Amino acid sequence: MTRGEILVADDDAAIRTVVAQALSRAGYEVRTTGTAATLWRWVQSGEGDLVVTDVVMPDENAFELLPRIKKLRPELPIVVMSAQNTFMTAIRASERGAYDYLPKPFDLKELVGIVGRALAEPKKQAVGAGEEFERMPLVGRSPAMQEIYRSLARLMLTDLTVLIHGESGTGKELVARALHDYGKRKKGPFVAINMAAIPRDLIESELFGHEKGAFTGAAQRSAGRFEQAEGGTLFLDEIGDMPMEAQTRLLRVLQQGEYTTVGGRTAIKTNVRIVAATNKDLRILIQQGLFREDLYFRLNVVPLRLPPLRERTEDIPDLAHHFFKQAVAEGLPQKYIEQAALDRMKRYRWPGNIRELENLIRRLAALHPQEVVSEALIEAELSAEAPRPASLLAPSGATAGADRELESGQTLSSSVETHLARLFRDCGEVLPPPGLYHRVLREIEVPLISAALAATRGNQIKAAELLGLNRNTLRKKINDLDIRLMRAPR
Ligand SMILES: Nc1ncnc2c1ncn2[C@@H]1O[C@H](COP(=O)(O)OP(=O)(O)OP(=O)(O)O)[C@@H](O)[C@H]1O
Repeated sequence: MTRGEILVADDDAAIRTVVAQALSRAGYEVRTTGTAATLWRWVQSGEGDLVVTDVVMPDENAFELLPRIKKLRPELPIVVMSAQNTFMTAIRASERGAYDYLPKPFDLKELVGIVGRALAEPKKQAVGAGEEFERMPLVGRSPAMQEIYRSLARLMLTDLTVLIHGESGTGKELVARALHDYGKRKKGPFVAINMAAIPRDLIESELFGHEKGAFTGAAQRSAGRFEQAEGGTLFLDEIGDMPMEAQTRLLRVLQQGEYTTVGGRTAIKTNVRIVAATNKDLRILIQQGLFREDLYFRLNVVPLRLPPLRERTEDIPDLAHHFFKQAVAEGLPQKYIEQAALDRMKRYRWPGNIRELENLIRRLAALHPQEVVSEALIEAELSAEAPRPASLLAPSGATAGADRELESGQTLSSSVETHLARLFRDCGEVLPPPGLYHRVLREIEVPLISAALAATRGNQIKAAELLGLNRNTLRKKINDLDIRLMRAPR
């Protein structure tokens, strides 16, 4: 007796053959076709217990067919295979009701495993077809990213708590947003809070809100992030920096689904999906007594690890093109990049991950006059990256020498001078694009303000004092320059 009938559709005869062989060997009866029309005819006549289909077929795209199949036979599991290994393929497959999605090339054992699981599972209700998406929030087709996309696609229709782990700049917040924007809470709010950017004694009131008079300075009742995120998603960034008392309160919310405001007595019911992120190993913090183990288990329902960019250098060309396109959309000149330049980028370590790559591309788009980005230019940019002026972040004594030399042996102004001299030299006869003054100032303001915020653990009052700026001016600059609030180096 066979274990079930599998309908296989792929316009590539070689793939049909290997898939059919693997499934027959596993005890299934298999029918194969190279067209969507035949597959549809079989489905209509009630044949098959499961479908394995390619996306692009000569007569129709399987994504067009999937909703029809799901409508007619909602219980029929469909496994989608595709060579277009992007985030949107995984998401679209999931949205169109696919049981699973397999990026090509795949391991036949994995396919057989998925087919076995799908047929063994109790039949589920079909998911309605969603609308088309043009935006591509996550870029990269490396195997590591495809694994992420598959996990995300499976998570979209759930409300599970997710804990994202990854180095700074690997895209943790972007993934949290994608989970929200494409998930079932997309109509609700997405609220993010960074534990490292808020003074520790204010975290509880920021999260849960406070009543009038709850503490000195609490002149009004104030809503917390839980209240703001009601019906949506709350993204808890840098969760490892959450103080113990706030952890206890958060644990209670996760256990009981309700919380009280600071100074309040009435329990408030909450309906919020939690996505948390960390760049630290929470298990080490647990050993050090800095993180509650019970909270860790509540948060770590679904762990997602975002690999650092140096582990997926094959994504660099896609990412670079994406950021160049973004720069054009923001009104900066169009650039092209040489293959050798991309190869050089693949050999760099990218300690700041995708954020560092994004900043480099922006800098190239904004400051460099040549249309084509050469290997030499990337070499110069990346070797300039290496001796980071870390002394800017150090306590004042370390930089208070007579000429305040930076680690690289250059003063700040001489390094700006060198940079500008190179810029004008590179331009040759032509002048750089207009607006140079503001672009250069921005290049300096962003790291300056970020360093001040990092050094003061995100305390804007202290950072403003350190910089000698008015608090409101600092706040406005943080907004205008789109500065990320980040953690201080310890
Ligand atoms: N896969 C990706 N495709 C396109 N852009 C990306 C991708 N991953 C990250 N980015 C971009 O890189 C930048 C950094 O991403 P993000 O802020 O999500 O990182 P993070 O891990 O949350 O960083 P941190 O830990 O420092 O808060 C953002 O501008 C984001 O849009």
